[in-house]
Amino acid sequence: MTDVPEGWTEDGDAITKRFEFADFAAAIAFMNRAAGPIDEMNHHPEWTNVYNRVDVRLTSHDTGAVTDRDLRLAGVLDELAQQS
Ligand SMILES: C[C@H](O)[C@H](O)[C@H]1CNC2=NC(N)=NC(=O)C2=N1
Repeated sequence: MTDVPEGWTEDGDAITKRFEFADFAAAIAFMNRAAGPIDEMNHHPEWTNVYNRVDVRLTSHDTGAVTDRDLRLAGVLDELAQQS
């Protein structure tokens, strides 16, 4: 396993993190902020939203493991979450 970024948890062939926001609108705003960069990277998360939480799971589907693409996306999501 490539080194897991701070705040993220190793989960088999993925890394995961729970993002918590002030409320539902803030959680959705984060997902919307992230949609563009995610598409530009052509590397997409598996993520679920419940109220003010967004649970994110990153893995590279083409290799079935965590790759640098996941680590890069984790950093991007961490930055975007700070903008809330
Ligand atoms: C065809 C397209 O490039 C691939 O399906 C991309 C899209 N987004 C992706 N996202 C993730 N997480 N893993 C991939 O392997 C992947 N591959």
